Amino acid sequence: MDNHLYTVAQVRAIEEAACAGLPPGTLMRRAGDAAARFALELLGERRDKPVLVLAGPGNNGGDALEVAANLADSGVDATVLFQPGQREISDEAQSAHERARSGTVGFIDMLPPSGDWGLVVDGLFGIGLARPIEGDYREMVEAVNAMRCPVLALDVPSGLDADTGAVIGPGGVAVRATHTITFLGDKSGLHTLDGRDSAGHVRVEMLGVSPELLPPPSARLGTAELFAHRLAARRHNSHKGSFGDVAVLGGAHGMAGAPVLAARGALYGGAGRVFVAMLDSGPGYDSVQPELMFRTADGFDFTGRTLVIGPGMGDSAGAMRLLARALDSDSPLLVDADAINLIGASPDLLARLAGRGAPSVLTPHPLEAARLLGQSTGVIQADRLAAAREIALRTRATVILKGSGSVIAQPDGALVINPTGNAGLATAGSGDVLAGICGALLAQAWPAGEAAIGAAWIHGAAADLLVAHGIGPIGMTAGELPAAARAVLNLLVAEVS
Ligand SMILES: NC(=O)C1=CN([C@@H]2O[C@H](COP(=O)(O)OP(=O)(O)OC[C@H]3O[C@@H](n4cnc5c(N)ncnc54)[C@H](O)[C@@H]3O)[C@@H](O)[C@H]2O)[C@@H](O)CC1
Ligand SMILES: Nc1ncnc2c1ncn2[C@@H]1O[C@H](COP(=O)(O)OP(=O)(O)O)[C@@H](O)[C@H]1O
Ligand SMILES: [K+]
Repeated sequence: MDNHLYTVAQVRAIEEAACAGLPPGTLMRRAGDAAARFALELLGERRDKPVLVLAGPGNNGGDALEVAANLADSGVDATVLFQPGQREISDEAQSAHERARSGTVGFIDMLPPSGDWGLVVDGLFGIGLARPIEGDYREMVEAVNAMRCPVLALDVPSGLDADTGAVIGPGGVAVRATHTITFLGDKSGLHTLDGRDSAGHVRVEMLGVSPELLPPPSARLGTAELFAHRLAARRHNSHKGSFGDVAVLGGAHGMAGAPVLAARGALYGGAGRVFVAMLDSGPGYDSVQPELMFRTADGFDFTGRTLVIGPGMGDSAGAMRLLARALDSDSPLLVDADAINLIGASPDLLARLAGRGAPSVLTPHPLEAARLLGQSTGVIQADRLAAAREIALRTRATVILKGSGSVIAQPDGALVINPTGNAGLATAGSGDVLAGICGALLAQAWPAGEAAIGAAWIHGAAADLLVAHGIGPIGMTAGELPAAARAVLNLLVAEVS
């Protein structure tokens, strides 16, 4: 499957199993062939430009030497900067080295102060990087990151942890590639935290390994196929009651904006009717979106309604009471923002959440996740997949751990990384819109797991659509997301209808 993600340990096992049936060096040669083809594609019309190939001390460097030899065979001016390490190089890397030396590849032992490269190939370190990049290697990475040409990383951008997407530190540095060709299976770290900035566009190359040798994936990359079966064209004979009610619960004094944004997300996400139940008296109606119905939270009837609780809710006693009532209800429930913080501070509320029978989705950003787990944000971000899974296990809820490459974890431990979205979403209120969209999908009877995967995908795709129209990433506003999400949703439905 092309959306499967594997851990480094799994990739090592795949490599071992694959090597068993093959002559030595086969996989490295195949990696070098595939990467050289990709490099030629990236060069396109600029094949007359020189290519710089950085080759490190391990087998990632061996791959790089194969690429250089192949490029030279294709008539490209390939220059290798080979930086050996303390250890002896492997037999495969030694053969790659001899092959490159015997052809027309040029070798240099330091980076020229300037160079008009058509492409840089990063083969310094792959999945074997064991500590932060320092010294000469660090200087090379920094020099590459200052260049303006395309950069093709082999397997993993050097310096990045392929499991977590964190730059290996402390004080480490990682290559920022425009493209990555990754071998023997896609890796989670290329798609979350710093992964997207470091890896650029990712191409997976399985090196001819038989699918039978592949273990079950440790995670999946989110795709529309994961929720496509929930998308259905609307019947003519339908009415507003056919698509569910969403009630957004929140809006303490002076914080009416957040629940209103969530409510707009729910309305454009297709909910039949959307209420805003405010803790404070709040506005009587939304002049931009008069379809929204405003109520006071006190005494608001939850029956038959999907609840989105937390946006702008604050931490008053009234907020806690409202949350306890929502957790005890049998309504589908999305818990966001202040409601997450209240649960993080109260074992009683946590127990109520974990004991729920109805579908529950939690949408923490990293700080909210840290409060839930009693950790620092640094600990959460150091391993976002593990953190999301732990929260899902403790709360028995579906979790969307937000941020670049949001991680969706199910109570049974299944993980999905959302690949859509961009930095335009790093703006106040975009999380409220996500909560509303997810609430709308829950209200339309999507199970929690698919609603979370679908909402994260649609929300990110909405931001991508806005960028494609020049609306962002700089200056994108949360209020622009609901209509874009509606366009994405209708396109998806049209595709499956
Ligand atoms: N063995 C094989 O058959 C295959 C290997 N492949 C490639 O091999 C890579 C893994 O190779 P390796 O296990 O040799 O690992 P790497 O090439 O990623 O790096 C390991 C080397 O770097 C050194 N090292 C680690 N951290 C360092 C640091 N911070 N500073 C300086 N030196 C450091 C280690 O001592 C070792 O010499 C994959 O990422 C992939 O690119 C692919 O060609 C697929 C097939
Ligand atoms: N750099 C980014 N790339 C992709 N998505 C992002 C990025 N930054 C934020 N997001 C997304 O934007 C939303 C922000 O939510 P949140 O942090 O709760 O903000 P707010 O509370 O202001 O609404 C989340 O869906 C998150 O995943
Ligand atoms: K690399």
